[in-house]
Amino acid sequence: MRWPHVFAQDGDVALSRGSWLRSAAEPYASLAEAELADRLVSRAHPVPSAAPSQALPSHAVQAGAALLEVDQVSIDYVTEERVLRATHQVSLQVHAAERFVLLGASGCGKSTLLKAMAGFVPVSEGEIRLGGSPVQGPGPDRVMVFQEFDQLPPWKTVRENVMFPLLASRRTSKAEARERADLYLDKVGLSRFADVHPHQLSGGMKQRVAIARALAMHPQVLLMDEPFAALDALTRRRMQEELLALWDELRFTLVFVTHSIEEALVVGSRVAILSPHPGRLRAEINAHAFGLASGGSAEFEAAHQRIHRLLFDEDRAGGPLVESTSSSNQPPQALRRVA
Ligand SMILES: Nc1ncnc2c1ncn2[C@@H]1O[C@H](COP(=O)(O)OP(=O)(O)OP(=O)(O)O)[C@@H](O)[C@H]1O
Repeated sequence: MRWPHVFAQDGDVALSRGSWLRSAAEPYASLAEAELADRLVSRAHPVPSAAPSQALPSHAVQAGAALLEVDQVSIDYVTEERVLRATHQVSLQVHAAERFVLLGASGCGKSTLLKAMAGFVPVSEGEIRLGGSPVQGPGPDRVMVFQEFDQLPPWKTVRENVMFPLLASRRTSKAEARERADLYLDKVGLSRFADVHPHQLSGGMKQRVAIARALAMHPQVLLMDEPFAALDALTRRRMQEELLALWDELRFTLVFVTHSIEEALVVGSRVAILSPHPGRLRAEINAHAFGLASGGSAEFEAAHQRIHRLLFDEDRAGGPLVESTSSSNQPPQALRRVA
């Protein structure tokens, strides 16, 4: 999806505004800074103050219950000419501290579903619930990282970018926001760049800032929309490594969109496979057994081929194929069809 392109409303940090505009390759809509804040974080909701691992809502989610539930969700885009169904009756359950991947071909509705989880897009039928409560709009409990490098307001320094949604939500003091910004910039290896502006960073560094900004919010769910797709292969690989290392340390709940089978198997602990447009749940498989070192192994190749068949084979009779959600360290084996 496109991140809304934004300009400062006032003289705030007009620094790179003009040069950024001149270098822009396409027309940009103007969004006030307050509106940008609303995109990043709804100010109506409190921000949890614990670290992400501690912030997992053990009080809100009963043992064994899913943290995020997508229940028979269809999403339509209504234009003057037609109604376009992006996803059709998708049901998913994401548990706390899972690395859940949405995998599917271009146009199958992955981003749309993620945006609906974030509360940016309304569902046409069904319901999305977080901790048992219906998702009715954006909130700081769900923070998104986008693919585009221009998701960072260019007139803010790196540190200011990380602090921004914390301050906009008015739930932390400036001192605490700064403390958190410095902590998470350190976790993504960017402490030395806290005072520079985004245009001075590489694409991978900008994505690290976006990840630091998201984690600093201590969200219940981190939503990532093909965050590494625009990076070169080596940087993408390094970013996958860094994301997994961060997850090892913080155990946040991740929903990650990709159209790369390899990336899905490496990043995900569970992978939901969506059929081509309109996206229906085709299958769910466990990917606990795979990691960064798995590429090239016979098991990895077999899983890759099996997912490829599930993505593109025409046999779509009956309901989706689902593996047990156990965290057993086994490669995907038996799939059962659910209604
Ligand atoms: N704002 C919109 N208005 C109308 N149609 C839209 C809108 N956004 C997406 N669509 C359509 O909805 C369908 C699903 O789009 P979506 O971006 O969710 O797919 P995707 O699987 O994320 O694709 P990609 O991997 O290429 O990003 C596509 O047919 C797309 O053209």
